[in-house]
Amino acid sequence: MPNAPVKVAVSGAAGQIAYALLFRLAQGDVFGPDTPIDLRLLDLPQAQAALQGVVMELDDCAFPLLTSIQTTDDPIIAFDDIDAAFLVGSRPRAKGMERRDLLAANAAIFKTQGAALNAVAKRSVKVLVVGNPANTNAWVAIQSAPDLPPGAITSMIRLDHNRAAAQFARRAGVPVDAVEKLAVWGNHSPTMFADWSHATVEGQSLAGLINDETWYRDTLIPEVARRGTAVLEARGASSAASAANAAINHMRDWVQGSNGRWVSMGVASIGQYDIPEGLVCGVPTTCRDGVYAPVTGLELDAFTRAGLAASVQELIEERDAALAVLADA
Ligand SMILES: NC(=O)C1=CN([C@@H]2O[C@H](COP(=O)(O)OP(=O)(O)OC[C@H]3O[C@@H](n4cnc5c(N)ncnc54)[C@H](O)[C@@H]3O)[C@@H](O)[C@H]2O)C=CC1
Ligand SMILES: O=C([O-])CC(=O)C(=O)O
Repeated sequence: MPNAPVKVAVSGAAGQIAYALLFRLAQGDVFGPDTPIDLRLLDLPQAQAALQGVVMELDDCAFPLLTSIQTTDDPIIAFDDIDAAFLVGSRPRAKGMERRDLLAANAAIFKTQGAALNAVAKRSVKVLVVGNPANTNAWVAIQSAPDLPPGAITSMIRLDHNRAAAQFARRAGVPVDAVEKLAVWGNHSPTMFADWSHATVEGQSLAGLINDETWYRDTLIPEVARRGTAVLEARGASSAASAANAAINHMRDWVQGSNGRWVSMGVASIGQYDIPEGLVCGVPTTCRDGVYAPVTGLELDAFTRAGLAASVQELIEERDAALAVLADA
């Protein structure tokens, strides 16, 4: 007998990331081939006409798992009794902007949506914030959802993780899946820190295999940190298919487990690694039985500690700026 349907909300459902996300979601890429899906598509009133086109295309795929689709511009309707949410909807970055420039525009959105989740979502809901600045938007949503359990709301740093994994694997000449224990720390911004110091390939040190510290420090780290900008400049639009893929990877691993593999997630800090408690920060985690657990007790070398501290400082500044925006609202 098939599983009961999961109710899944996607905000920004008429946007470009959602256009790459919804079809894979409806195909079973997150919840598996035996779990039907009720989709709740949330977007602004002015996007509802375009959203109807997306609904038509979803219908036209005749996905066996897609049991219903509801469209709305009201988060209370979209989030009612949901099991999972992808919060993608927000203002995307234009050329010349950093992700933090989006903070003021988006803090208000995530305050409203956090409150709506708090009011009507299942208490077991799993929420992934994709819209930038993703870490701080997730922090805002958490503040507005005090009745949800700690850990219900996370942010996406998986795209940076995947970008780093692909570059490391290419440099080492190994399949991407062979790279394990990779960590991406910090903010989803140019300060994020791709850490190879614990990474392995078939039990051997990745750093030892590549054996080029200068490439790691001067090429890999800045290229991963600036990859979103490079894609934006080349495409004239920010990453979409790779962002949707990372969102699917994040939620799939959270729901189905990561089989012992480390996966980087933006999660509310429990105070480890000198990350202030509550700050939503990229850390390595493992996922099992529908629960993520940050990898604890790692020894961080001085270079990694400094990289993480710089990104944490940026997150503190974003959090304080968001606080000020919310206080003025
Ligand atoms: N965390 C990450 O790794 C990544 C994050 N992003 C971010 O994802 C976000 C979405 O990107 P795209 O899909 O390319 O943008 P887009 O502009 O194509 O789509 C955004 C959609 O969100 C909708 N929207 C805006 N405010 C909303 C609200 N209050 N409620 C519901 N829907 C709302 C818009 O009407 C639009 O349909 C941007 O903030 C972008 O910077 C993009 C790539 C990676
Ligand atoms: O750069 C952007 O605005 C989109 C994004 O977050 C990324 O590609 O990492």
